[in-house]
Amino acid sequence: MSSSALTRPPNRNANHPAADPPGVPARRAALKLLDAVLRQGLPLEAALDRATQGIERSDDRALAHAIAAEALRRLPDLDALIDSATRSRLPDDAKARFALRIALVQALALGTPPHAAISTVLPLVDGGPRKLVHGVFGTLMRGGATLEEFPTLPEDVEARWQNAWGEEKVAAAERAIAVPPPLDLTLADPARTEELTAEMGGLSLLPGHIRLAGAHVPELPGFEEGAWWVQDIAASLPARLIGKGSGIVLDLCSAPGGKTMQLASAGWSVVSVDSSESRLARLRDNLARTHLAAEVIAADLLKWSPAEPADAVLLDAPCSATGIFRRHPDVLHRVNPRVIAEMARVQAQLLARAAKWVKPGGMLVYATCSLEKAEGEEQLMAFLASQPDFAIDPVAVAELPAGIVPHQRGWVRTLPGMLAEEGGCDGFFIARLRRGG
Ligand SMILES: C[S@@+](CC[C@H](N)C(=O)[O-])C[C@H]1O[C@@H](n2cnc3c(N)ncnc32)[C@H](O)[C@@H]1O
Repeated sequence: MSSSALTRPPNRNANHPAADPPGVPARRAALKLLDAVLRQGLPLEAALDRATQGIERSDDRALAHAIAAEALRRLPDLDALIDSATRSRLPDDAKARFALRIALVQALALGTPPHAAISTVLPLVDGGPRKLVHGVFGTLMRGGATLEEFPTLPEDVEARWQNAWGEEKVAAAERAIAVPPPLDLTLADPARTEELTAEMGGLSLLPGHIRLAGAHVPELPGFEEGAWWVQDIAASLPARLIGKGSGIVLDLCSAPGGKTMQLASAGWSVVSVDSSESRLARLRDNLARTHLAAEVIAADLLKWSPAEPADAVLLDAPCSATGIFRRHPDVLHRVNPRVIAEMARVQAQLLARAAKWVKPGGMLVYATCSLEKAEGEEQLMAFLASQPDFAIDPVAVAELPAGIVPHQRGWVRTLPGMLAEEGGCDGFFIARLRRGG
């Protein structure tokens, strides 16, 4: 079925297109979002503007996003329920399956009363499998259908992570997607940690870090004055491992700027390079809000070179982003071995270029928010094999929050299940390297 056939609104009369009843536009947008991720392979966030075009209320846009994100978190379980109630299996791309996923996730995970969940979804299948959708939904509701407390990962992801990290980490990942991740803040001035933690009623796992259960960001104390920015604790580790300094640091693949702000506030003269103009616009806004300075350069790092080598280089490379599956569940469905191999190929190119820009005796930090060894451990091994003048500068236990320990060879690998009692952390790989002097 074509993508437009799946998401097109009903048009009962060519001269008078049917208007959607209240509540339906948000569900139609949720359907478009699922279609964008599952059939077109787009990131959920990238599809949002287009899918919600014409929806004026921000609540409705947020609802569409919440429905789609929760459906992506729970897709294998929703599909298992649908399959249990249909005589012949609906194709993966059947409009009825998409509509049922949206109705069921609302009724079973988002607290929408079943009659509202189905009545706002049926118009999406007008002129199509309306009866089937109504029938399957009714059968499941009457049968007392429920979803597992912990969502099941898609089979291929489960197999890949089980192979890489073992069963326990797969179970931890499933527990991690069942609950909303906490909100982590990085402070511009770590000396204010105690004061701001107390004021916000949060928890601090490291100097300069505050964790909150969730909040409306612009209303938190210190937002207007730029005292902090949102950044998962694992994402804050690469720049923390560079530490304080007064020389030049190249922040490569820098936008929207979490690490640029950390490095600038740690005293470095930061040269911040990224190829995405739209992400750099956010980086500039972030610098303006936090009153921090950096030289910002829009360039493709596969072509650009600095005028001279730097004291430290941070490469936060583009990656599959499977480590941020809690916040971006679309990665569970979009990322496959081909995507991972392509990202690893680009990372190797970027890493080889970044290495040339490190002064003798200087530092290189390589990071990815991926749970794939090809983008982390294996990338590092290949780099070390081809760059004999670089060696791992081992990370010490004291540099990390309690609950995250460096690998015995000195790099950092954060995994599902770490900091679980405190609300978990994103999956990252970080290696700190030193160039021989
Ligand atoms: C993981 S994100 C960076 C996050 C950022 N370091 C932070 O802390 O806010 C990866 C970035 O790589 C950038 N990127 C991807 N390919 C690039 C290239 N060839 N040259 C420059 N930047 C690139 C993307 O635009 C994206 O902003």
